[in-house]
Amino acid sequence: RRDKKEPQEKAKLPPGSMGWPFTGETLQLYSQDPNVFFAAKQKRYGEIFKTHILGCPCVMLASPEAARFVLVTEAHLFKPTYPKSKERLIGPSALFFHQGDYHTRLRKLVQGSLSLDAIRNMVEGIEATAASALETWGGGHVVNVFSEMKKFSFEVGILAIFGHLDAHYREELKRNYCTVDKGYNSFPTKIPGTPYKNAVQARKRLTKILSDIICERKEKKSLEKDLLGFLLNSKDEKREILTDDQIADNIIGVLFAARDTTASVMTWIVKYLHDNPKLLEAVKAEQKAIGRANNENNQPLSWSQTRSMPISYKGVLLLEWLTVGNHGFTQVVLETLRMASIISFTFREAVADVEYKGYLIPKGWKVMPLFRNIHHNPEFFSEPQRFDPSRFEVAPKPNTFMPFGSGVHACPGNELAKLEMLIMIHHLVGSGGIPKWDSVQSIPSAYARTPSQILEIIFQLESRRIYWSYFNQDAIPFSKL
Ligand code: HEM
Repeated sequence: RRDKKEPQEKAKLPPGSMGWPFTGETLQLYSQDPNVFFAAKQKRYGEIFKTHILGCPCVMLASPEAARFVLVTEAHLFKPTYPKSKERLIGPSALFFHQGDYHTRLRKLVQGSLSLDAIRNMVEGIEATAASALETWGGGHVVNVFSEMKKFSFEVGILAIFGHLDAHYREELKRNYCTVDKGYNSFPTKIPGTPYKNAVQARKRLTKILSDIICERKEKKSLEKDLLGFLLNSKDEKREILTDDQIADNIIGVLFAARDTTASVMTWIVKYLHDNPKLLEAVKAEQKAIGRANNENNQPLSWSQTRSMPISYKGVLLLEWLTVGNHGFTQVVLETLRMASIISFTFREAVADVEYKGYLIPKGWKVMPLFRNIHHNPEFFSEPQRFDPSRFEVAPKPNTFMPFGSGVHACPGNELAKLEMLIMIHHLVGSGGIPKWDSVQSIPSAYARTPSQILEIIFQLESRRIYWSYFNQDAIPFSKL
């Protein structure tokens, strides 16, 4: 017999609409601008509401307290959840699918390899990567900023994972990773020749390439401080090492988490700088001064130029990063992270019936903290649709700014992401004189669109991808929706 105090009997489901049978509100979400969908819901129902999307009943949470409840204070009641088809492509042992001891163990290793001490040695490598990427942008031809930034962030990911890696391995990894990426959001099927099946096959090839790399590294017996080194040297309390599959899954997982996210933010930075010419001039002046000083002394960008004077705002991971010469630019990055909110929300699944503020979140339901709604709430960020970097002259209220998530699954790559964005944009705005800003912006007139519109279009599609990539869409053909 049920205890009368059990949440099922006390609490009621949150307000909201479950939409039509089976499709729920999926069609509404994807026929509307997702921003409008969420904002309208929040206006109508408040900070917590239910809906039904892509075959899953969901509770959406749009307040900082609720996000904290799910991601931090009661994180043990909410497990990560991804569609099986996607887990298969990344690799089921990747840390972000896990909870508990295995997650903690892997997280320590990933965090160790991406710590400030580790990434400070990467400045030179990232700078060389940025310089050679930007050299290919010159010559007045059109570049798709997002796809170029993806190439750059992939290379930086490789650097963090393997340190130096032979060119033939790099090319093979890139080629097969791109095939996996193409199939990631396609309908999962075993039919040969389909993007999903191609992706599964490319993923198998990736395992083989990685196992060759691992084998070579083991033979060398070198103690590298990159992610592969951390993974290879790890022993648990029973002195067991990680299997090659566990290592491979986590390498692909980190590449996956690192590439499109960082590239998206850099693309948005380019767009916002383009749309705000005065700001661009200020950032240019700031970065050129750093560049000039270095050129005079024949010095590369130094670690202390990329950071120093850390000021910490309680509870906000990111804001520890404010640099003497980079004030203006730092605020541009923060404001870009807020405006673009490229990870608009995340997913968890309730592992038990949970009660929040008198509402029931039933076991098995998806739970979605809505970062974007929080970042666009005028209560926390006045005139939220305005791009205004100076708002970050003061710290945001606690828990209102979570571009890198929060709690046990918060982004361990945030410092590396910030470092590579800084280095890339430092060079892009012209310090080393490598790219001409104009050549970055030129577009074919046939499109009859401004560069920023193109970026918006490219990005609108891509940001949907991020939405989609978190949904349990196994049951529904993506192309039909
Ligand atoms: C600007 C770029 C980036 C943004 C906005 C970003 C954002 C995020 C967010 C919001 C999460 C938490 C997701 C959740 O709670 O469900 C996350 C997790 C993660 N990120 Fe990032 N990320 C970025 C770059 C990177 C980079 C460069 C790396 C690695 C080199 C990385 C590695 C990871 C990993 C491994 C996780 C999973 C952590 C775990 O489950 O414990 N990210 N990221």
